[in-house]
Amino acid sequence: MDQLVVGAAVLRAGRVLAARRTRPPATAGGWEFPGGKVEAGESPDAAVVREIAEELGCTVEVTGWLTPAVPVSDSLVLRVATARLVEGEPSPVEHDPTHDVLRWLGVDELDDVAWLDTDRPFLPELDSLLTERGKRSRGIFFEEGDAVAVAGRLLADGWDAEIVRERYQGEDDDEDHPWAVVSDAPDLILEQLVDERDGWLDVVDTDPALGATYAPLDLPAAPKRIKRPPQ
Ligand SMILES: Nc1nc2c([nH]c(=O)n2[C@H]2C[C@H](O)[C@@H](COP(=O)(O)OP(=O)(O)OP(=O)(O)O)O2)c(=O)[nH]1
Repeated sequence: MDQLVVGAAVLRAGRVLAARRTRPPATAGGWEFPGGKVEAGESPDAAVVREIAEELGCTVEVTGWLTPAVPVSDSLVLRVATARLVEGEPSPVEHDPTHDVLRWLGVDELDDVAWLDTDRPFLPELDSLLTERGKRSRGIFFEEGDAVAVAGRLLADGWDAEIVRERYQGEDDDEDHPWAVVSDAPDLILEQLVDERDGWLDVVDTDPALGATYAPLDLPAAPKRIKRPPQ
């Protein structure tokens, strides 16, 4: 029966973690999703968490699985999970490391490393995931407490959320700037939270490789929802 090898596509801020193997000679120098073989009686999710802790010294949480199942030998099949970092910073462990270089690749950099052939089938799905996650919208609030509550709720549900202070276009005094929650959560979710707290939604498309840069925002009278064209 085939044994399962699991890899982790660790996602953070629109980038995915790739690792260069040091061994065995047949795969040394090739880039992969760090991971390893699932042990008897172990769940694939648990194997991902264990392998990443062993190899990279950090804790991840599995958030899903990519579709392909790729044979890597007569008896091994590779599946790749999406994951997010929950503790620590990945770095190859010092004794006998499986990897010597790590890179966080943005969606435009997915082709920049020499992936193992067995890992390439996962790239198209990752590409669309990263593109999707690169979309960040903003909920705008007048009260800091509302922004904090909404950001807390989004983070608890596994989304990114960051609070930034807004500035109105053309405004010269520093008082009463609204608060923005910048998040990768789908607009539907953000819109619901915004409605609950009397804020409004600003939809922005950004290039995840460049990071989010926002121009000052015109203060809307009505409607509450501003839709910006992609820049
Ligand atoms: N972890 C991982 N292995 C991959 C990927 N792509 C790929 O062809 N492989 C191959 C390389 C290895 O031959 C095999 C996994 O072996 P491994 O060395 O990572 O497994 P392991 O940590 O459990 O190590 P061990 O039992 O051999 O000590 O699958 C990938 O993306 N991640």
